[in-house]
Amino acid sequence: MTEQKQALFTIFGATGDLAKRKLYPSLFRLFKKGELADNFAVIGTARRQWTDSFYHEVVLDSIKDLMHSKTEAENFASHFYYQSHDVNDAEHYVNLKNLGERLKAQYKTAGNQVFFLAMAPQFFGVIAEHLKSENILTGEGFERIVIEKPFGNSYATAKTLNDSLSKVFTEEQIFRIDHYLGKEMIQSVSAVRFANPIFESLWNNRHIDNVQITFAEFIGVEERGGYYETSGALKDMIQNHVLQVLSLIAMEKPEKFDEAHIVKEKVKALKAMRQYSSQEALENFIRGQYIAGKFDGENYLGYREEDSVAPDSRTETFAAGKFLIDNERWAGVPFYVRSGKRMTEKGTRINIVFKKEAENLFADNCDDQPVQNVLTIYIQPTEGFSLSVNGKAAGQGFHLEPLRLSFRHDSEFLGNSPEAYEKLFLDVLNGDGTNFSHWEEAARAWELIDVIREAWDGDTSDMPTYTARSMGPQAAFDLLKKDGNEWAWQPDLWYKERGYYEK
Ligand SMILES: NC(=O)C1=CN([C@@H]2O[C@H](COP(=O)(O)OP(=O)(O)OC[C@H]3O[C@@H](n4cnc5c(N)ncnc54)[C@H](OP(=O)(O)O)[C@@H]3O)[C@@H](O)[C@H]2O)C=CC1
Ligand SMILES: O=C1O[C@H](COP(=O)(O)O)[C@@H](O)[C@H](O)[C@H]1O
Repeated sequence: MTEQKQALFTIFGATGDLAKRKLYPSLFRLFKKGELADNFAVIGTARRQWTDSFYHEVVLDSIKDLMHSKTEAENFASHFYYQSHDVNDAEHYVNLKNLGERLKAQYKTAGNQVFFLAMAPQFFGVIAEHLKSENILTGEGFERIVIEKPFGNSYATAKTLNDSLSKVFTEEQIFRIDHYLGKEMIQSVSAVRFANPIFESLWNNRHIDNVQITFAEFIGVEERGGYYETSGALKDMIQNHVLQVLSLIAMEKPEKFDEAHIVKEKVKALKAMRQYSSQEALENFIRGQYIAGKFDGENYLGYREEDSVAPDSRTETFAAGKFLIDNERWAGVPFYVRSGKRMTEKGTRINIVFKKEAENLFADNCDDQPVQNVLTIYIQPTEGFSLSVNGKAAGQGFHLEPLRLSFRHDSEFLGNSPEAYEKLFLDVLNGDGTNFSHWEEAARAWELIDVIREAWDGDTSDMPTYTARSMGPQAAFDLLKKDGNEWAWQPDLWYKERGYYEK
């Protein structure tokens, strides 16, 4: 039987997009599973003047697509309380404390508190300080703070932010969300690596030729032009999600499969990554910006035509590059990464490309070249693995045929699989920080990214472009070509052959 959790949640930014789209539905999923039942309450806070009953309507609306009975949903929403105020105002915290004390007693939350900061990072410091100075932190039960990305926008700003949080919370109390770490298949990477001796024994530079990590998005910048203009693909995706995934692939086997040991190995892998000079950064990283395009009868705007985007913007909507890891396991193996908006289709996947057999035993029997073995881990939209291998084509004679051993989770499983934020919320309640970003990881990631950003900022040459719904600028293909490699996943070719770009 599920043991229900006891906690008072305080959500700062309760009227915002993240709270409505992710936080309330995730809490509801935990409620439906009995992880949350009688002993939890939620205080939502922001400046807007909302009443409790209006707040309940907002919460109910946010969970309307999840199957539930009206009574169950109303019961859930009845645990929510709204407190209007500005987080810069000290009086705010007096009201929060009073409401919190009442709810802790009413819902028997054992003094446990979770603070979720669904607000812009400039508010994190002021909120943390006041939680302490106004004695909202009492030390009665566990007290944890959950924060969203972006965690700074450079090493220096991230450090300032971390210093302000660390004055109040210990590293164990800080949960920095990287929602990709909550995804089913990212958590599966370690299972594939360490539960399968056939892969574990090959997981090194003697057998692996190169690693490719693709985070492709079909959507454009949507309504987030304002934010994206200050970020770009490098900071929005590579600094956090992509480097997190890379460190999971590259880390040594942890002594134990727990937070402390896993984080230690991830940090070691990140620290072994080559720190580029400015010149090396320009040679190994490329960027691009999407321009208008037509695909399957639909016209797409270029990035510079999107809302809240400057008409002469130099923000990259695509970034690709090659990382190198200077350790025994990975010396000489390029880790190619790419991420962008308005690419051909949505697809997050990891391709582990194995080395070619030095000699082709079948050269005298047929002209067919064996394909390189590629292990693909599909993160989304489908979830699963495949391994490309060579077999003999059935029939007379001897011909090699590329085959694919493939596993995908079925749709029923996917429908029931916990959404990333739900998993992460449960981890917070269990005090398990394995699937969160730790300061040392974030700090090292910024060191690696800052040099690329600065090199790009100093480069005034024309911004490379790519057509909306393509796989990025030509430079992204040239990057691999100069090493004699190519991207294992090129969905644009499939669409091109079928005339989608002409329609
Ligand atoms: N939305 C998403 O999918 C994602 C968001 N994030 C991050 O999460 C954070 C929140 O994002 P999002 O929800 O989209 O942002 P929104 O702009 O939608 O929400 C911001 C919230 O902050 C509140 N707020 C702003 N100023 C104050 C203030 N002085 N005092 C009290 N409340 C204030 C706003 O409410 P009010 O105006 O009523 O005060 C609102 O509830 C950001 O850091 C974002 O980068 C990260 C990943 C994904
Ligand atoms: O963090 C972010 O991630 C989303 C993509 O997340 P996904 O789970 O939908 O793949 C991205 O659109 C956004 O720009 C970025 O901030």
